[in-house]
Amino acid sequence: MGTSIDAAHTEGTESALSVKKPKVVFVLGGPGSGKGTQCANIVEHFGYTHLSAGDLLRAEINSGSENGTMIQNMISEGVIVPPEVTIKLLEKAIMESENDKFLIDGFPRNEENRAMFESVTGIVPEFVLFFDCSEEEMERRLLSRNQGRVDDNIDTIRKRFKVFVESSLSVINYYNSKGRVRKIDAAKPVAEVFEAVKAVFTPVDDKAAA
Ligand SMILES: Nc1ncnc2c1ncn2[C@@H]1O[C@H](COP(=O)(O)OP(=O)(O)O)[C@@H](O)[C@H]1O
Ligand SMILES: Nc1ccn([C@@H]2O[C@H](COP(=O)(O)OP(=O)(O)O)[C@@H](O)[C@H]2O)c(=O)n1
Ligand SMILES: [Mg+2]
Repeated sequence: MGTSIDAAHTEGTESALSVKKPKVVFVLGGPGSGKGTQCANIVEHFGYTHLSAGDLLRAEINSGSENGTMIQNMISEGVIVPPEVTIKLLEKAIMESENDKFLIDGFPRNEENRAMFESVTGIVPEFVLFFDCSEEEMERRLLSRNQGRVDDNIDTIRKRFKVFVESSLSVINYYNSKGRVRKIDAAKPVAEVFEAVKAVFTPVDDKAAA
């Protein structure tokens, strides 16, 4: 019933996504590194659809889903939600879109996220955009984000930084070892960061012609 995807959907090795075969870019970086901000710019210039894992989870809470309370508690503590929950939301969003290229922002956040997404969907990202920023700068940004988020308080921010270092960095290291990471200095002003992002998304042919 409703909008949730049938549980059996992710139990097999095949998902509808292995048929659609969308082009995917993972957008990673610590909390407050500017993932959402830069994704909005990329959408405007390069025609991708932006899927923020955090936004999808927050929408799931607001939809009154049976998982809502569990997700809410986990976000409030800054910990990572079980991968089957997040992957189902991502799959659904991709299948409902007519686009075939997606920015997946804030996912995969740990090895479990990464391995399950790969085995369920068969999708390997084109590349991984990694926004590198100091904790001091990220903390400043999160404390003035003003989006009313339950996790943008100093206690939860510190927990999220710890989770990033202990669980998320290994995903970036994994893709780095495969030559797929495009690292961006995200401590600069928004426009300067986007100049570096543009260089990553502009095809080599276009750069030569410019
Ligand atoms: N390069 C930047 N310099 C200063 N502030 C920024 C920059 N990029 C984003 N911000 C601000 O920092 C906060 C966090 O940005 P956001 O895009 O939500 O990051 P993330 O999705 O990585 O948590 C927002 O208030 C945003 O306006
Ligand atoms: N892949 C993901 C992404 C987010 N989340 C949860 O959602 C929270 C907020 O994620 P987010 O991507 O919106 O946060 P920011 O990095 O944008 O600040 C995380 O701290 C996790 O609790 C998750 O469990 N799994
Ligand atoms: Mg974000």
